Amino acid sequence: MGDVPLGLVVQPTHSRLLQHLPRHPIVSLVTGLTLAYLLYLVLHGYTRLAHQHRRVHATNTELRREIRTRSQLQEEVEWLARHDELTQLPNRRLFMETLEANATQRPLSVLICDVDHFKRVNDHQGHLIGDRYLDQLGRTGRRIIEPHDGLFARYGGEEFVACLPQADAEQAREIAETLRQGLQDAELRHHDGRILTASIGVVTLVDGPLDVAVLMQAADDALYRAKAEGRNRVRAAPPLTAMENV
Ligand SMILES: Nc1nc2c(ncn2[C@@H]2O[C@H](COP(=O)(O)OP(=O)(O)OP(=O)(O)O)[C@@H](O)[C@H]2O)c(=O)[nH]1
Repeated sequence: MGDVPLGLVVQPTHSRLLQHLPRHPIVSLVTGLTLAYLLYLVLHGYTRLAHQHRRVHATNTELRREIRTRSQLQEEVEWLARHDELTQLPNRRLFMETLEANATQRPLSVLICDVDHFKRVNDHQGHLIGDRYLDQLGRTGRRIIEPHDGLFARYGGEEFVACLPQADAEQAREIAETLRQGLQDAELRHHDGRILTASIGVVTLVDGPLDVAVLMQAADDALYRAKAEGRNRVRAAPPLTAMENV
C-alpha cells in the first residue's frame, strides 16, 4: 500500500481444479469420435466425387473421340456412294444426279468415252498397270472437262462420261475432241509401244424434256459408230430436240 505495488496471486487448489474437469468424459469422447467420423465422411465423399469426376471426364473424352470417328466414317461412306475409289472421280450415281440436277438446262450435252482395246493392257501388262492407266486417264479427263463447268465421271470399267450443262452441239464436239487428244497426249502405251487411245460419243439435248435413257442411248450409239469407224475418234449423235426426245 502507499508506494508498495499490490500483487494478487491466484492458485487454485487441486480439488477446485478437479471441479472444472468435464463431468462426463464419455460425452467428450463421443463428440470427438462423431466429429472425426463426420470429417472422415466429408473427406471420403470428396475423394469419391473427385474419382467420379475423373471417370466422367474420361468417358466424355472417349465419347467425343467415338463421335469424331463415326462422323468421319459416315463422311467416307457418303463419299464412296458417289465416287469411284480407284480414280477418285464421281461415279455413275453422281453423274446421273448431276444430269437430273441440270434437267432444265438447255442445251445439255453428254459425252461417253471408252478406252480403245483396254483389255490388251490388262492381258499384256497386268491389272495393276491397267488400274494406273485408268487413274491417269481420269485425271486427264477431269483437267479437260472441269474448266468447262462440266462433270467428268467414271461410268464403269474403262468407260468415262461427261455432263456439260450449257454446252451446245458444236462446243460439246470441240470439248470431246480436246478430250480425245488429251487422252492420247497422256502417252500411255500398250505393250508393243502403241499409244492408248479412246473413242467418244457426243449428244446434245437442244430442247424438250430430259429423258436420261434416250440421251444416254443416243450418246452410246454415237460411241458405237466411233468404234466401228476405226476408234480414236469423236462421233456426234444428231442433236435431240423435243420431236426426237419423245
Ligand atoms: N485394270 C482394270 N481393268 C478393268 C477395270 N474395269 C474394267 N476393266 C477391263 O477393261 C476391259 C474392257 O474390255 P472390252 O470391253 O473387251 O473392251 P476393249 O478391250 O477396251 O475394246 P474396245 O472397247 O472394243 O476398244 C476388260 O478387260 C476389263 O477387265 C478396272 O477397274 N481395272
